[in-house]
Amino acid sequence: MSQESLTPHAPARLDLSVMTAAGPQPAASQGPRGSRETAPAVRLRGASLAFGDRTLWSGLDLDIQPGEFFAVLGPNGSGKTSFLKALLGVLPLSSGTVEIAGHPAGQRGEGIGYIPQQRAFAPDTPLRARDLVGLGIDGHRWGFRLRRRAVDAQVDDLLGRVGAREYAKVPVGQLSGGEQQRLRVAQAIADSPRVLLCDEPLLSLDLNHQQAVSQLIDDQRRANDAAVVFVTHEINPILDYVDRVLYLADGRFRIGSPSEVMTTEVLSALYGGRVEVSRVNGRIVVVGLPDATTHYHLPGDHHDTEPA
Ligand SMILES: Nc1ncnc2c1ncn2[C@@H]1O[C@H](COP(=O)(O)OP(=O)(O)OP(=O)(O)O)[C@@H](O)[C@H]1O
Repeated sequence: MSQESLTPHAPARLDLSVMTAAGPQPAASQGPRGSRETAPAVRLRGASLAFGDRTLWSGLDLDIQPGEFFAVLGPNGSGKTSFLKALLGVLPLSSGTVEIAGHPAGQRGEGIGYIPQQRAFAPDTPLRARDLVGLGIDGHRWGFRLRRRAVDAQVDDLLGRVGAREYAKVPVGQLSGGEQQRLRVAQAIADSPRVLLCDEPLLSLDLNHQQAVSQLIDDQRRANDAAVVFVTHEINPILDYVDRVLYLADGRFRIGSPSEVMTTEVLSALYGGRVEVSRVNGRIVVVGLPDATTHYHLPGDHHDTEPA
């Protein structure tokens, strides 16, 4: 990857010449994780998204391959959720095209799993935890469940995988934010999707469950050669899994591996100010981000921009 491809362009424009079409391929016929060359799970061409005179991104050419773990990072309001909504086809692009799971976005939902950004269920929501997960298996079908036992067994398995068995029969509105979030993950992976879109799936989770859920999503990726598009403020919990990062900030973006994008030079250029990036015990520490952006602290660190 040339340095030039990571050099900032103003605004929202990146020379993707070394990244377009197939992303960073280890071999001509192989995907990022060694999968056979197939149609990309996600394909954007000349994609732009703007609200009024505010452009979130433009000139985005990107292929995400089956089996790739693709993280979307950036400060509040940079357009991460809007990126996922464009992939889902619920937000029309301002220009360009987007395909997902082999079809224009919004045309077919099959093969796509989605973990929406967390919003609490109303306390009186008439669904138990296991009902919610069951909807991920056969929620698109009407009428009686023909394979009731098989579905029940699958629900039990999914609940176990996200550590939610003990509250299987509790109404979802009575569960904590983190407990609800684990159910959303179970629901999204129930149908073994080809593309898994995750909007901040680790929010509200404690460290143990952050690790468990990240691992679960990665297992899903490996088992089905699924592409994962993972929106997050915090890359460290998923650093071991991530192949590439799309970093959005202030109408600009960069795409590359974490070691290419998460650098002092690239983030300083994206934010238009000095941002320090370092690695400490295998974690990426970013210091000096502008307001409204996640701050990463080390014990005894006083270099951030917040008032003491
Ligand atoms: N339908 C819409 N109409 C107008 N503006 C919108 C619309 N949807 C999103 N925006 C604006 O686009 C910007 C990006 O929003 P988005 O939710 O994608 O950001 P985000 O990066 O996911 O933020 P956060 O980290 O806070 O969740 C915000 O300023 C938001 O107000």
